[in-house]
Amino acid sequence: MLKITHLHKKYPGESLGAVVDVSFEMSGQEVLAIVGRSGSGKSTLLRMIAGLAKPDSGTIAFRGEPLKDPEEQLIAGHDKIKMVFQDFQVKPNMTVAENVRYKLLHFTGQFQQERTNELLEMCGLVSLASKMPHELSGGQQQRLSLARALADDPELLVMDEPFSNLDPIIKQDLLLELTDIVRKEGIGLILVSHDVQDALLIADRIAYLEDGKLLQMDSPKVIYRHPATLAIAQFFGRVNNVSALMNKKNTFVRAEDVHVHVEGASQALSITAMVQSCRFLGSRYLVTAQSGDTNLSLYHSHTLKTGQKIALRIDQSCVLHFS
Ligand SMILES: Nc1ncnc2c1ncn2[C@@H]1O[C@H](COP(=O)(O)OP(=O)(O)OP(=O)(O)O)[C@@H](O)[C@H]1O
Repeated sequence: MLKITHLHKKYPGESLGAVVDVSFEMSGQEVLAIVGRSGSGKSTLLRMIAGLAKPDSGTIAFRGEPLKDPEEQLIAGHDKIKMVFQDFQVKPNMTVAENVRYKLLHFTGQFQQERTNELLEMCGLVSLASKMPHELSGGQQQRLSLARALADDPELLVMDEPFSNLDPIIKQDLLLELTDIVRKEGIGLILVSHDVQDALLIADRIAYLEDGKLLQMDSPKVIYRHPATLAIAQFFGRVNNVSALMNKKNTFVRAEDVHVHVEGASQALSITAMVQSCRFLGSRYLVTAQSGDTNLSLYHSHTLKTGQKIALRIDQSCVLHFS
């Protein structure tokens, strides 16, 4: 449904390019999370998909139709691709319900009423229908922005760091609600996120950008378990270099795949190490330990003492190799 081919974008004065030769395809009802470090080109790519920025070269087509040039058209992009703005582009003098209905004025009165009610219900806004936007919390305002975007009957929603100003748990709940809504509506969603947990939680596929290039695009499980590069592995969590311990060059393992030894574990590689530090993280402890010249990070359910000797097991199936 969305087809991006050899997309390039370079800002004036920039040497490398913000988006470099990005190509991918996306089906109609997919949730795609674009991730990458700060400055990797996520927002630039999203803005081009939303029709808000013009590529230097390459094409973006939706349902086989190329996007309209933002510099030549009054309404840029594609009328079925809708960006949900995080700065709440709502009408301040209208109630919540009026804000949604305002988007439906070209329909019959009955349809306006029915669709407004449906969208308020879907976005959890029924009890707030007669409130003014300034009376809403941040999360409620974001729900209103979403309801207004959905009123335009999009086939693809694009969002830049949605709900990023909210508390982590509220944000995750809203993201889950958002994916339920887009699935119910049968539409696609592309969102930019700098939070890997959010991306893993809701995305069907994750696209990892680095220096403007699309380095990997896979399901959460594949990108996490089989990252294409060490940088991608490190983006998703702490990674230990265990080349010396495993006697094999360029061998790495995630902190969560190093376990304090359990007797009888199969396929175990038992390593002795000394605890260097142990920090409380709430649900678990972050432990650093030294084994020979190798420093290891791992997580453990209980506190360990500095200087304590421990035996460690590394899941062989979780070992990562990069050339
Ligand atoms: N308007 C602009 N003018 C010049 N350079 C820009 C402009 N917008 C972005 N850039 C540059 O383009 C590159 C990509 O920026 P972009 O905002 O797309 O990255 P990002 O991955 O979304 O970053 P962040 O996670 O920090 O928001 C960066 O090097 C940035 O400095």
